[in-house]
Amino acid sequence: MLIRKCFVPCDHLSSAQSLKTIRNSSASSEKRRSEAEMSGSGGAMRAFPRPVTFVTGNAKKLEEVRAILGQSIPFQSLKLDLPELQGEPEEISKEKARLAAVQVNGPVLVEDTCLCFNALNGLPGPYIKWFLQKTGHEGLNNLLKAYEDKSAYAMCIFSLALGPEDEPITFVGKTPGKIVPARGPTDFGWDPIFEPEGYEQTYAEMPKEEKNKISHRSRALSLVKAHFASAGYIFQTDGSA
Ligand SMILES: O=c1nc[nH]c2c1ncn2[C@H]1C[C@H](O)[C@@H](COP(=O)(O)OP(=O)(O)OP(=O)(O)O)O1
Ligand SMILES: [Mg+2]
Repeated sequence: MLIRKCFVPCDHLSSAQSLKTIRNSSASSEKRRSEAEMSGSGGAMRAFPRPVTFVTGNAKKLEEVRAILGQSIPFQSLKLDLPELQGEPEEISKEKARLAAVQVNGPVLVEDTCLCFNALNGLPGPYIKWFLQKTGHEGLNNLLKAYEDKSAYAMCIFSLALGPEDEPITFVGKTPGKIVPARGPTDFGWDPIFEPEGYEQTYAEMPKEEKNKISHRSRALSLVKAHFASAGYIFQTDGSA
């Protein structure tokens, strides 16, 4: 399978450019499930009997996604611990979406989050979960002791699979920063050791609304929103989503 190695720095792209990238990757989706397809001026429109399901096992992610999306995209959530896969970040996120779409048998949105140290060529990257669990904040700082360069970036890759047979479409958001000794509340992952560029606070020390304005997650979600706005999907909801 072809791995696109170049991640789109979405915050530097105009929405027209980003949408082109997104459309290009969705163009490879040939197989379609049997939902209604209607021809509209912008191409084929698809209608779904229910909203997109955001699948995650992480309650804090869900909290942020809810806060960032507001009412812009109707979605429901499902708590599922999907396997922690190995590979390049974008491929991991896509494969997560494929697995989730099979389980849900409908449109799904998933995301995979990486914390990438520049001195380590992007590692721990998608393996940050294990590094955090096994070595903690201090261990992560110690990993960089051998290097002058403490710079890092947080990256979120959302993947949208419209159904189990559809090729997932990915949306990448990155926020540059540096790794620092832990400061602030410890209720969400590596937030206490990541200080975004241009700030003197760590993600953990910032008010939530501030993090959600500049975070890797919100940058990726702006692309997701733009995609939904232009794709014209129709989701039937029962009003509870
Ligand atoms: O904004 C964040 N700020 C701080 N820490 C974060 C953030 N976002 C994810 N994290 C943590 C959770 C997990 O330790 C690892 C990503 O692993 P990742 O597989 O994407 O998350 P997960 O397994 O907890 O949830 P999911 O069920 O969606 O896969 O980084
Ligand atoms: Mg995970």
